[in-house]
Amino acid sequence: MTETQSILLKKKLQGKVAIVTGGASGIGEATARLFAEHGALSVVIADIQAEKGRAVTESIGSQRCSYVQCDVADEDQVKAMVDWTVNTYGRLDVIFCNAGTMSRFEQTILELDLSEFDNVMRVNARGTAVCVKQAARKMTELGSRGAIICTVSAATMGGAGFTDYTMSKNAVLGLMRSASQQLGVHGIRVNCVSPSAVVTPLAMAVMGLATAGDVESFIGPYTSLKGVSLTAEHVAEAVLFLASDESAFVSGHNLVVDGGLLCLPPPK
Ligand SMILES: NC(=O)c1ccc[n+]([C@@H]2O[C@H](COP(=O)([O-])OP(=O)(O)OC[C@H]3O[C@@H](n4cnc5c(N)ncnc54)[C@H](O)[C@@H]3O)[C@@H](O)[C@H]2O)c1
Repeated sequence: MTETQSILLKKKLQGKVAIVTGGASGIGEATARLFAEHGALSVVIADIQAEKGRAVTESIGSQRCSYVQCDVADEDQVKAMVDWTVNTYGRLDVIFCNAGTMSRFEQTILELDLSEFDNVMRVNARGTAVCVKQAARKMTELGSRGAIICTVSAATMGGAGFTDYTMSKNAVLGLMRSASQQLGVHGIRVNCVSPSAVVTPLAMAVMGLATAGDVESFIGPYTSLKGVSLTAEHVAEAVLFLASDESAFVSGHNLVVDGGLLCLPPPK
C-alpha cells in the first residue's frame, strides 16, 4: 500500500457534507477542523459569531469550509442555512448540533431567574430541536442516510447549581431519543455526545476554566481516569466516530466523554 493510499483509507468523512453549529469556537471549532482533515467535501460552520466563524473558515480553507451566520433558535435562519448548504454542495450527510450557552451556577431552583432560564432553553433546547428538525427534513427529502449528533453534557445528572442548564441538556437527551426512533425508518442515525469539563471560551466565562490545570482541579478528583485532561479534540474524535460509517449501527446513544466521572463536584 502506498503512503497516499494509507492516508486516504484513514479518512472517515470522504466526500461528505457536514454542518457544525457553534463551529466558530471551542468543541465545534475542533470538530469542524477534524471533519475537514477527514476528507469532508465541505464543512459549514453555522454560528452567531461572524468574525470568529470567518477566521476559522479561512484557516481551514475556503475550498473545504464555509461560514453562515445563523442563530440556531431562529427557524427561518436555520432553514435558510440548511437550504444554502444543499444548494451549494448538493448534499447533506452530517449535522453536529453543538451551539449552546450556559447560565450561572447561582441558578438554583430557589433563586431561578426565569429570563436567564428562557435564554438557556431558547438556545440549547429550542435551538437544537430546530436544527435537528430542519436537517432531518432535508435529509429525508434527499434520501440521505445521514448522521445527526447533538452536544449534551455530563451536567444532565444534576448538581448544586446550573438548574436551567441541566434542564436544557436533559431536553436535548429526550429530543435525541425521540428523533432516533422516528428517523430510523429513513436510515438517519441520531446520537449525543456528553463531555464533562473542557477548556473553551464558554467554560472560561462561566466556570473560570482557562487551563488544563483548572480542569484538573475542578473535576479531576471526581474522574476515575488519571493522567489525562479532557480537551475539545477528544470530544471531536467522539463526534467523528458518531458521524462516520464506523458507527453505522449506533443510534439513540449518548456517548459520554468524561473519563469515568464518578459524580460532579459542587462547582464554586
Ligand atoms: N466546555 C465545556 O466544559 C462543556 C461541557 C459539556 C458540554 N458543553 C457544551 O458544548 C457545546 C459547545 O460549547 P463550548 O464549550 O465549545 O463553548 P464555546 O463558547 O467555545 O462554543 C459555543 C459556540 O456556540 C455559539 N452559539 C451560541 N449561541 C448560539 C446561537 N444562538 N446560534 C448559533 N450559535 C450559537 C457561540 O457563538 C460559540 O461559537 C455547548 O452546547 C455546551 O453546552 C461544553
